Amino acid sequence: MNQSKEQRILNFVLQNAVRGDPRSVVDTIDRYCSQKEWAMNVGNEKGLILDKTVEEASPSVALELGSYCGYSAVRIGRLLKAGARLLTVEFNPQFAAIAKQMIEFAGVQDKVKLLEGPSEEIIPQLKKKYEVDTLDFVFLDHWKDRYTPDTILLQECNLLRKGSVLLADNVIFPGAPEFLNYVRKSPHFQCTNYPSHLEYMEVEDAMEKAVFLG
Ligand SMILES: O=C(NC/C=C/[C@H]1O[C@@H](n2cnc(C(F)(F)F)c2)[C@H](O)[C@@H]1O)c1cc([N+](=O)[O-])cc(O)c1O
Ligand SMILES: [Mg+2]
Repeated sequence: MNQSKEQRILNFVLQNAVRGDPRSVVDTIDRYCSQKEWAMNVGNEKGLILDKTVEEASPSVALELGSYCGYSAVRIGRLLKAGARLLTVEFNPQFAAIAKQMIEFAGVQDKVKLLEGPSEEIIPQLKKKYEVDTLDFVFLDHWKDRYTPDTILLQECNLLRKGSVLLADNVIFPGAPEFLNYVRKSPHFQCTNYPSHLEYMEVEDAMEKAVFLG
């Protein structure tokens, strides 16, 4: 049975990156996906915006929606301070298995925990089952039509506090128009747009930062 693209990406990392070195894992995925097979990792250009936003937020508890192959989980995990943790949510079992191996190979498994299931199920469990009080940082990179309902669900579950930072990928391509409309119109969010390009392509894209105001 021939391999999936995600399995080929993982194999390329296992054979070409340095075990325990998150930077080499990130660079190796970018090399594969720019030279051999495109894949929907946030990539290095938008990845730098992600890095800066994470460093500025300096989160103790972070959430990622949409692990895919684990690229951004490794990217965020490598920046977390001692004792901080990232919970990354993945719905697709095949992708979850790849991401788990990617996280372990990169050596960030002590900071990054992958939760398998749909966001509408996992988000309401974060406080009781995963001992979360509030989230300091949320990276949205899953299905674009889930950005808004999940942002509303995070508020309903009291998981955001004054200053919680949401960062959303792909608000231009493939696009998340209703999310942009929602956060930009809401009095509860202070928004900033970061123009960029679609990973590995010369297509316009952007990230949107939405800081919760309480
Ligand atoms: O569709 C895109 N991303 C969708 C990403 C989807 C990924 O998020 C997971 N998920 C779904 N629900 C959950 C949750 F949260 F429930 F667990 C997690 C899906 O299984 C998948 O791995 C995309 C597409 C392009 N593109 O150029 O087409 C570029 C990009 O950067 C993209 O992110
Ligand atoms: Mg994306």
